Amino acid sequence: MTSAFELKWGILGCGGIATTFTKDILIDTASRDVTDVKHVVVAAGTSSSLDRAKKFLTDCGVPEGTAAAYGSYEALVQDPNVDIIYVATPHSHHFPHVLLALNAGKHVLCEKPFTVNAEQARILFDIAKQKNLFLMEAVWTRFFPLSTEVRELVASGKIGEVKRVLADLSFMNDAENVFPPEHRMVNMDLAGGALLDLGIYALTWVFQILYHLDKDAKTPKVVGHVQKYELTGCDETTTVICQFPRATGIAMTSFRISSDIDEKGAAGPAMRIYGTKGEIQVAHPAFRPGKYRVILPEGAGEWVVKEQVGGGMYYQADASARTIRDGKIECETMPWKETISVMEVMDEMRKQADMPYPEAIESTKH
Ligand SMILES: NC(=O)C1=CN([C@@H]2O[C@H](COP(=O)(O)OP(=O)(O)OC[C@H]3O[C@@H](n4cnc5c(N)ncnc54)[C@H](OP(=O)(O)O)[C@@H]3O)[C@@H](O)[C@H]2O)C=CC1
Ligand SMILES: O=C1OC[C@@H](O)[C@H](O)[C@H]1O
Repeated sequence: MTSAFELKWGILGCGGIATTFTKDILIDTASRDVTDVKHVVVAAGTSSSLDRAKKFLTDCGVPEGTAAAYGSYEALVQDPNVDIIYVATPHSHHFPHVLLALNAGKHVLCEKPFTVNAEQARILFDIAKQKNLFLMEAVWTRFFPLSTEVRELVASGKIGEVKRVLADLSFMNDAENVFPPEHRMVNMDLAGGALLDLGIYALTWVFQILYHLDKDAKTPKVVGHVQKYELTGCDETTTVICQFPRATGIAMTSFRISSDIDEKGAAGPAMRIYGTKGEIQVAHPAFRPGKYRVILPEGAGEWVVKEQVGGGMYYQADASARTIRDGKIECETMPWKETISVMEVMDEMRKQADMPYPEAIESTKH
């Protein structure tokens, strides 16, 4: 038996999602029947203090003495032991932080949304190409076995030709349902707003069906509506209609209402994929899909429930490892042109809503 390919991770930014991701990739791969790749966390870096990086490693359960802690991102990316950097800073900082890692010769997995705008994304992919380094947006949703199964079902023609995809991620993840102006969810200096933070998952469902499965797909025309958050001027409730040549994608998002307010599914499915012969429904939440069902004229199938150990952020890490192991720099589940296309849709929606971010974070200077 050949041994598993080992990928050595450096974590850039020790905040909320970095903790979830790091704990997830430390889960034994055997628990998900994976034997060809494995993950080791060898370093973490923070912009705040060395102690924070040390505490982060301990809190995540990284075995003592197996990982280096750094008090700056610059020092982290220079660690020769690191193969790949996971960028987990606010959206506003993805562009400079991915650049920093690529320029240090590291592969990169960067949190969603990949950048603030499409032009920044194009620049980063060009640099990754020049340097022959792996680069991917961490849209973890696409890598769940459920997403793969739904894409395969659609591709098999089970529900006929898809004419419409309706997807909603509305999610009130603040206890008071009102974010203070400095919170990254609403702070324009950190590229806040529902569209970039949550709407990207509704767009992921639209795109993984209407764009990913169509080899000739191009960025759709866009119309939509944005309601703004009084305190900061970011978007709080947004609907984007993507006009593909033969189908319509409707992506909805909000941080003031919920797709599933009782969290028990009383509201019905959050994603509906409408085909000429049937429909596939997927339950909330869009980012971590747990169950789906197929409805045909003869009746509705049972809900197919997919559970996983931990949060499921490791599926994208496994895909990153396999891509790098195979000597490739672009993962076919999340191709570069698709990340750029989603960014173009969000750029267009923000343009129509007159919602630019500050010049400093829209900047493409590098
Ligand atoms: N895939 C998913 O399910 C999720 C993805 N995300 C994405 O991850 C990214 C980070 O989100 P999240 O972890 O919730 O954010 P947090 O605020 O919890 O953490 C962000 C970290 O980034 C670092 N940082 C660097 N510069 C700044 C700055 N100017 N302001 C604030 N923090 C800064 C800090 O780490 P340090 O002090 O160590 O340098 C901070 O802890 C976002 O892009 C978000 O979209 C978020 C949640 C879920
Ligand atoms: O990516 C995300 O998914 C879960 C949400 O709670 C979070 O705000 C968002 O960044």
